[in-house]
Amino acid sequence: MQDSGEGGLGGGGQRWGRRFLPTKTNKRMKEIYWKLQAVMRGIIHRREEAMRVGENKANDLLGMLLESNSKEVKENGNRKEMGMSIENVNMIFHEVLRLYPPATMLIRVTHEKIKLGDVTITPGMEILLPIILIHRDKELWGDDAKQFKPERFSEGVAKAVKGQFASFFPFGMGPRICIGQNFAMVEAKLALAMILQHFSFELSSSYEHVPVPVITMQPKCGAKIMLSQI
Ligand code: HEM
Repeated sequence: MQDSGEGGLGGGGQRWGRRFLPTKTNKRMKEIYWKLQAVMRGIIHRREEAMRVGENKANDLLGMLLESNSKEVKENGNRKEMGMSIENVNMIFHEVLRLYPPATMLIRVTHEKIKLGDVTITPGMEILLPIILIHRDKELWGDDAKQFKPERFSEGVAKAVKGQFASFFPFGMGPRICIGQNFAMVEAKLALAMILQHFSFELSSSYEHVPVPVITMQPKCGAKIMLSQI
């Protein structure tokens, strides 16, 4: 098990550090952030302790993450950096949502005349927001824009988008932003944690990478993976 000092889900320093604190944060928000960190760390440390004495019940997301983390660390000669942190899982989902946003585009209709740079948009005009193209734009994301690199998000979304929040909006933006976004992220983490409890998996050799937008982004030939029970 990772100790409760620097590494792991409950670790201080690097993984829980200020790098996940949005850059433009006022004093009150910073206080809340650190208070929340302390509360969360406390919960995790108590669960780690319970796990150490064999009392942890892995019947919720935190229990599952702690257990799978502990297993991975043990299997890798107790190398603490091998464990997966909550942030690592965030990072991976963000990168998946960047390259394969389920909603590939949004449409907005203007109600008033608007001037955007040199372009004047008249009322009633439909404007298409091509999420997938913006998410893969080299000018915004760099030359490796099309590569799968979760580490882009290692210092949070704000750093990854270099403060230009309109570069990443898999859940939309503004007053009509997806109301299910937090639920969707927790659900995805839970599903992954449940799978990783019992299986390891790798891509099937018959997998073909053909993502197609059919209302939402979907793998045309399916997502064939080989599961092995652990
Ligand atoms: C990965 C999963 C999901 C993605 C990528 C996603 C994406 C989106 C996007 C792009 C919008 C349009 C936002 C806009 O127009 O600016 C939206 C709206 C919405 N989503 Fe999601 N969504 C997801 C999961 C969910 C879940 C799980 C729920 C419900 C439990 C949900 C409920 C809604 C609702 C009700 C709206 C309409 C909000 C409104 O128009 O006021 N979504 N979603």
